Amino acid sequence: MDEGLPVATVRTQVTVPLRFPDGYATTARVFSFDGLVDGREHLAFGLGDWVGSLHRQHTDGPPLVRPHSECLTGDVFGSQRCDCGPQLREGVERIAAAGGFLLYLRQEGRGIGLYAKLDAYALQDAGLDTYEANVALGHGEDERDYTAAAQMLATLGAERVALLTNNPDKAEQLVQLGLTVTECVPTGVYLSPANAGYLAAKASRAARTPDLPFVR
Ligand SMILES: Nc1nc2c(ncn2[C@@H]2O[C@H](COP(=O)(O)OP(=O)(O)OP(=O)(O)O)[C@@H](O)[C@H]2O)c(=O)[nH]1
Ligand SMILES: [Zn+2]
Repeated sequence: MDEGLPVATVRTQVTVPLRFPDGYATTARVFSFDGLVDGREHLAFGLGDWVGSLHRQHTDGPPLVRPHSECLTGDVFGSQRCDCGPQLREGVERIAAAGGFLLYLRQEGRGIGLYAKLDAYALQDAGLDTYEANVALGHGEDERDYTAAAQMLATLGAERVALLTNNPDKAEQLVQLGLTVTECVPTGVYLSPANAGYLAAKASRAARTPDLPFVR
């Protein structure tokens, strides 16, 4: 590991049965942490083979890991302005099948926060795209930092991972932080009338989301 990565420790781990509105159910081992660099209450959900124990020997390859950025509107309320809710649902099921961790990262609004995200939505309704709106508010296009995610994975003994994401920045930052990313496994693309502009803006940032070719 990167010698500069501050050590975090597991604070508590508990088993939580999960059931989604569509009936899909599984069990998660939920971890909280002490020592995360940004002091936020990030969670790791151990799923599938990884429910049982820390630092288990995983013989079937690296754990599948989704660093999922919090989106209250999409994850909880089913907002159609983005694709976060379906990605979260897909992530839990795929990780439960493969074995791994879903990191629920408290980086709402790509790191700018919930109120600022709503401000950005208002600007988008006035014609700006999702990135231009952030900049108009004085924010970066994407302010997310994955140091806490790297700390969590190191603490869980998952320093070699396959990432479930369409966002190469997540892999690049984690590699920079000392993790080994064996591959990036793309998530599905969830297109709706309300999120078409959002997905098109993401697709236009080819370096970020190269595999959204059919979104116009
Ligand atoms: N600032 C801002 N944040 C948004 C907007 N729409 C969604 N988000 C936030 O973006 C984050 C999700 O990022 P996405 O770009 O959809 O996906 P990603 O995490 O980069 O990549 P994937 O791993 O492929 O899902 C969540 O924190 C959402 O709250 C928006 O219009 N403006
Ligand atoms: Zn969202």
